Amino acid sequence: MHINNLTKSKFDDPNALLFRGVTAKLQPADRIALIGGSGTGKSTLLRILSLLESFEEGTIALEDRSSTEWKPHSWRRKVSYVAQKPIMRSGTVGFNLRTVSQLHNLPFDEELARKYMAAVGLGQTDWNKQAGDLSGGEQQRLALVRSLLLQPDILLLDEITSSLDPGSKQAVESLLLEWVTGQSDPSARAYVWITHDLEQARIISNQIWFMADGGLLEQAETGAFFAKPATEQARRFIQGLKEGAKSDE
Ligand SMILES: Nc1ncnc2c1ncn2[C@@H]1O[C@H](COP(=O)(O)OP(=O)(O)OP(=O)(O)O)[C@@H](O)[C@H]1O
Repeated sequence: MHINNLTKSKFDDPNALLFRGVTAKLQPADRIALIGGSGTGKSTLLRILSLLESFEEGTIALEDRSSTEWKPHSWRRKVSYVAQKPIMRSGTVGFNLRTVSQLHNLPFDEELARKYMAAVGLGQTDWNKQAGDLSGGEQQRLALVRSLLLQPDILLLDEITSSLDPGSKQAVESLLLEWVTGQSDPSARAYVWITHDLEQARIISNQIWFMADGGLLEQAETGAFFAKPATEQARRFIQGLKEGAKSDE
């Protein structure tokens, strides 16, 4: 995916910009952690990249075709956004699992669904249970499995482990690392993952995109970013999160 010079206005003030000049490339096998302060526009950027949100200027292209040439439905079959607050369709767990294949006219792969459910710790969940009765953390994992069943090329993950206990969080991290790197054709998939957890960012990414000051201020290899961020803003951001983590202990 090629992101070129994206500009987005603030929702409450069309004359002010949320971010501008966002330019980046997402290549097969990329594992990006998207980090930055609250309200810098990380979720909005991911929603734009899945064509769920409009933007003022710039272009996004997938497979060398501009987003304007794609039907949003076809684009979202390849680029799947997993929201922080999962939206369950009213009905059972099984209905929610089958729903994406129905929407996209794909055969439902029950074996794969069971494999993913087990991998995220939902192997014992009753498929006849109402999805709305699952806990927040269970819904978050069910929403992820639903997206994985689409077999997209790109996953856009919005703080998807925020309601999870440490064990479930680790299970999700392992599954997604395996998803992106462990397949027979390792060149096809990539993800961008928003997280406020620096330890998680180190584990799940090979590159960092850092949003601050109304744009994508840094794009760097993960190790290099944490060892020596290029900007004072990133240095302060990392320091702030570390201090926050310490005071939580
Ligand atoms: N649909 C919307 N309507 C109105 N304001 C919105 C909408 N979506 C986002 N905003 C505002 O736009 C700004 C950017 O929001 P966004 O959720 O993209 O930030 P973020 O970097 O993901 O923040 P966080 O880390 O807190 O999740 C915020 O001020 C937010 O309140």
